[in-house]
Amino acid sequence: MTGRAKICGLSTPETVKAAVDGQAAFIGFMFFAKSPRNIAPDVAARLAPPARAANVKVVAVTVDPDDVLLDQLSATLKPDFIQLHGKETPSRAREVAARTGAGIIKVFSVSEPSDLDPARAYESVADYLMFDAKAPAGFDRPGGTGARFDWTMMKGRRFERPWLLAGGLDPWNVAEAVQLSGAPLVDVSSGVERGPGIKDPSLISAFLEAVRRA
Ligand SMILES: O=C(O)c1ccccc1N[C@@H]1O[C@H](COP(=O)(O)O)[C@@H](O)[C@H]1O
Repeated sequence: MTGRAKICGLSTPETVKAAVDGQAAFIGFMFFAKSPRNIAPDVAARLAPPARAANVKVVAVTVDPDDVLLDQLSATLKPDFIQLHGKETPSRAREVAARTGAGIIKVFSVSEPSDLDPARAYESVADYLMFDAKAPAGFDRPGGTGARFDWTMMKGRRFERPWLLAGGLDPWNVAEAVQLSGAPLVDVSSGVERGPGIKDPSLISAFLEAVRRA
């Protein structure tokens, strides 16, 4: 794995190709019915091979997933990582890892510095931590909203796991976000779309180029 970015919510071969060609570290497929990026596990399984061939890690993005979904994902997509974007406890995260054999990316919704504190309790079970902006009022999903938080909140914070910055990133602001936060890795969804759930290959390429230069 060479890249420093995760491109999330992919649903077409063209956008997977843009992410792979641009040396993304991870691609994410969304499994949450309320998301405009939601796809079926078997569709994701058909999209994933070019990423695997290039050693780009495949992430299944979920929100409080039940065991039925986890078993479907294990039987079809076989993700390298499961992203837990809901209210999963550390013990549930441990169960998910044991049940699927996948690594864990645990997400924390941030609007103020104390929102970073719960991450400590997950450092022994998660392979990666992710800090995303808290969803604004009125959204019926916890991520993929395009909202940002104050990136300077992350500066100088130390964690025992590598972490990703998420929330409102795009090709034009990601360099500043990396500089202000000190993020080793970044994650994007709506910032590389031309409409809700419609990824744009040229925006994916521009985002990955901006990350390489940052
Ligand atoms: O993308 C979604 O619709 C989504 C729904 C539910 C949970 C997580 C979701 N996406 C994740 O949120 C980050 C940040 O999104 P954005 O860049 O602000 O649009 C995204 O990368 C996904 O990991």
